[in-house]
Amino acid sequence: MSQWRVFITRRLPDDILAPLFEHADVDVWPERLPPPYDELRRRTAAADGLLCMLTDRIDASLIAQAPRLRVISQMAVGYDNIDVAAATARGIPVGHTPGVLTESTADLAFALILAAARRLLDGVRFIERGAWQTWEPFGLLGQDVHGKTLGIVGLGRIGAATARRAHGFGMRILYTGPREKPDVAAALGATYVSFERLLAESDVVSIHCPLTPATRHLFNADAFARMKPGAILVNTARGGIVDHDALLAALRAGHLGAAGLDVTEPEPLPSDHPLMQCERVIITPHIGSATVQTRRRMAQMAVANLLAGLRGERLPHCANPEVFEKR
Ligand SMILES: NC(=O)C1=CN([C@@H]2O[C@H](COP(=O)(O)OP(=O)(O)OC[C@H]3O[C@@H](n4cnc5c(N)ncnc54)[C@H](O)[C@@H]3O)[C@@H](O)[C@H]2O)C=CC1
Ligand SMILES: O=C(O)C(=O)CO
Repeated sequence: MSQWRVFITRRLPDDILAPLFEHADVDVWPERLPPPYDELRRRTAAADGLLCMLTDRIDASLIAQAPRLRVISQMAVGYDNIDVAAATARGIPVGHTPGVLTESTADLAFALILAAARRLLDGVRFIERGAWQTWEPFGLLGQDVHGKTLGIVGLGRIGAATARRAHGFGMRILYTGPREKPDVAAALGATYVSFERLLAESDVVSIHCPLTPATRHLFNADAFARMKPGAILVNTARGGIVDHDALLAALRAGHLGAAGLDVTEPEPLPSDHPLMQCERVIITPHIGSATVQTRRRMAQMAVANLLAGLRGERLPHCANPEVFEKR
């Protein structure tokens, strides 16, 4: 008889789950779509460990009705879907997967910068509607990326990795955030500026901060009005950081040049949402970390965090390490 019961909210490769099968009764949600909230609650109520995804709402009430729960392990670095304070109050560690997805996500951010600046999607749509008849001297013109100024909002792991790519492309780099990062910034020649100055001087703004109460709708009508005419916004962090109505208005007014979004609110964005049809907007379905290698590493890390929590050990990657201080 296994010592623990765990609930895993999506199917993951068997070889990655193997260490769990040895030690626990493993309940894996079998569908492609996430468990509905009631099902998530019901199954978590019986679990010692929960391995969840960013699509699962892990709120205080769900945590409260799971008396055996001793670890929550999220297969993502961002954990804005989890009420970490409620978990901490119960002494439950919350695991996440920082680092292993940094380079893949920065690749996607830079892909969106290039795609938005050089109008890749507009070009593809142009061909698809049969409009390609000749080479045009002034058709489908985009913007140069080299020599332009990139503003990084949140020079953490992914922000710095995106800045490294920009450095290689000959961009000038500005960054903003709660504190200066002199070591990282020196290597990239990046300058620490206020949010307002970053908006005013950047040709491309790339968002890499977490979604928190302080960053929800950080990009609102006021922020867009402060951006340079023709500037490009790229968001690979969380959809809730951008007010999409204000973004749409800034694009329609011709104030913003283009946008590249890997994250939206809600996800998925309804197919009839005006941003989906908007020229100069490229939207990808939250695939920042979606490479074979990275998703395997994330799943392995989530399993390692889960097992540590079940054993009562310190999680290798923990969002609320203070729970261990209280023990
Ligand atoms: N599109 C995707 O598939 C992925 C999205 N993400 C998102 O990217 C975010 C960042 O991930 P990491 O770089 O690993 O995190 P990190 O913790 O290394 O970096 C976040 C940075 O944002 C800064 N920050 C916090 N509040 C801020 C504010 N109000 N204004 C400006 N900066 C602020 C922090 O000081 C930190 O430097 C995650 O929280 C997640 O939401 C992460 C991985 C993949
Ligand atoms: O890790 C995250 O936070 C993601 O958004 C997906 O990798």
